[in-house]
Amino acid sequence: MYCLGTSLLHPPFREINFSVIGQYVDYLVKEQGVKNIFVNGTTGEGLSLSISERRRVAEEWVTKGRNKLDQVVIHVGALSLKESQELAQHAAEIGADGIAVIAPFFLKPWNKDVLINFLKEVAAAAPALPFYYYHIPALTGVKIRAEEVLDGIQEKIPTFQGLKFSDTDLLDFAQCVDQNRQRQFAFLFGVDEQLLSALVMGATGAVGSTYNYLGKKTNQMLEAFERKDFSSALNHQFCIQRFINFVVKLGFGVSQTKAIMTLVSGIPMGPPRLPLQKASREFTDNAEAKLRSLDFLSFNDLKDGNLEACS
Ligand SMILES: CC(=O)N[C@@H]([C@@H](O)[C@H](O)[C@H](O)CO)[C@@H](O)CC(=O)C(=O)O
Repeated sequence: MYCLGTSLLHPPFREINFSVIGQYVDYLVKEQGVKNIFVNGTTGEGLSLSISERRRVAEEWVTKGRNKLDQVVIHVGALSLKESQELAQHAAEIGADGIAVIAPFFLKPWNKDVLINFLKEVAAAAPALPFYYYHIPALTGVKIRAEEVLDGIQEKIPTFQGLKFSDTDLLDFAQCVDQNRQRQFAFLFGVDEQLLSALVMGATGAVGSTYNYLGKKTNQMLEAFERKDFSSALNHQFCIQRFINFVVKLGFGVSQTKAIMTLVSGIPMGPPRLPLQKASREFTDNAEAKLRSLDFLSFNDLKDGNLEACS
């Protein structure tokens, strides 16, 4: 059984609009089949929030997701170890299902042992919570291979539960899986356009931004893969890639994800925080046309005779 999680956006962002989180939970569960949530990560601009905002966002997701969601994992990484520990402790207090931590990215750990020492101190602040290492080297600039980080990690961090791997180095990812086959780790892949390849390498789940609005489509791919219908799985992945490839060429990131999610779900996600800039109208119009042509927005008038449709 593969589990699909999504990285969350924050609704209206100059001041966070907590009031739409309940609606957001229902949308993900009912419309996208997504029941695992990763809060305050990259897509959620977790590092652009104040500590008190991060606490409040985590509380809202845990509360509104109760009896609806399977897992709410809170990203608690921060440059300050103390703040990270405070957030880890808070996640435990509010009843989150796990915590994740990125590598500190200003004064950086220069080798694996230093990085593990940092992660260990955070994990120790929430000794009963499953701990995930969030590997995202393109954004942190910490290039220590995940394979190295995982080597012997359980001895240092007894709560270690798994890896959230947001990188395109499939050799590194596959080595993480291969070298830890005896352990029951979760291997969550975070490059949505390459998920099928990662499933072949042993990914046990996925966390990504596009599952906010392509969760249903991705679940179809996961189901096809599980029943060993690789041809259908590949068609689904190609289809998802057609969209991601299109938006990547236009310039795609957190701001654009917010615009697309607003469009698809009807839930206002608001603008991002500085230094990010709001997606342009031109981007949104083009993305909408592409979503329609692929039948990701179910508009009946487009279904007939649409050669590009993916459903
Ligand atoms: C760099 C980045 O934002 N990567 C996204 C992907 O979902 C990405 O948007 C997608 O693969 C499209 O390239 C996720 O890995 C990030 C993520 O899971 C998070 O929000 O924490």
